[in-house]
Amino acid sequence: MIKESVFKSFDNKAALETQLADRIANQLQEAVDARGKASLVVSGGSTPLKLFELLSKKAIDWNDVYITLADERWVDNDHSDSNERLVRNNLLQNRAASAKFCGLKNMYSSPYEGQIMTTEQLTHFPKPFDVVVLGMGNDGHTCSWFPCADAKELEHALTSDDLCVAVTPGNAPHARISLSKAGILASRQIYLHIVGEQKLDVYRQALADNDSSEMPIRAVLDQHKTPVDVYWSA
Ligand SMILES: O=C(O)[C@H](O)[C@@H](O)[C@H](O)[C@H](O)COP(=O)(O)O
Repeated sequence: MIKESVFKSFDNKAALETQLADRIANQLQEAVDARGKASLVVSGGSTPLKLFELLSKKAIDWNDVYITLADERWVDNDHSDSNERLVRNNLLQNRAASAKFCGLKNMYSSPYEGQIMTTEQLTHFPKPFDVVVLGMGNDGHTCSWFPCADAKELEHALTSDDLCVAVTPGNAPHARISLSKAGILASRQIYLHIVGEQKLDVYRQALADNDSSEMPIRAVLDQHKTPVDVYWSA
């Protein structure tokens, strides 16, 4: 059994989103005040959409905030499955429109060919990342670390020192590029944002499980390098 992360439960999604948006905004502003700039890594999916909207309206120095993705489907940025498109439409709006966004997709035909360029594009990013927001699938994946992906690719994502890795999920569309475990843990604060009873069960299984290949979220939970706060609501 691993040391449980900080777990905060909320009566409803709105209460969670309000508090998490406030906390992230404060941490980003503190980073700008202390170091002149801040970095934020966000995930795709449906869970963070309202959080992104609330964040986008926060009165912080967004022009000093650098934003990138935890992972990206290797599709054009106008594709409906693009995480960059989702972030541009939901987070890079309102006051946050002035943030400096760097996506993970480039002109190479696959993430396997494009990952070096992606890594180079993130070289100038403020590191360690100040805030990382992760989601989780019902299969225990996070980022694009899928339990059903090729075992070698998943192991590489969880053991490589590279910032980015290319992954072909077993049962999710599109080849993807993802930050590696090393990349995600090179941060000051990780939030795991999950909603619903099923994901609560998955989270609890991950705490009890002893194999990250079965529950990749465990790679984030079973470590003591970077603080992980889990925000959950029904
Ligand atoms: O590219 C992605 O899809 C995300 O990075 C992925 O890791 C997401 O966070 C989970 O799949 C949860 O997605 P939901 O919030 O839609 O459940």
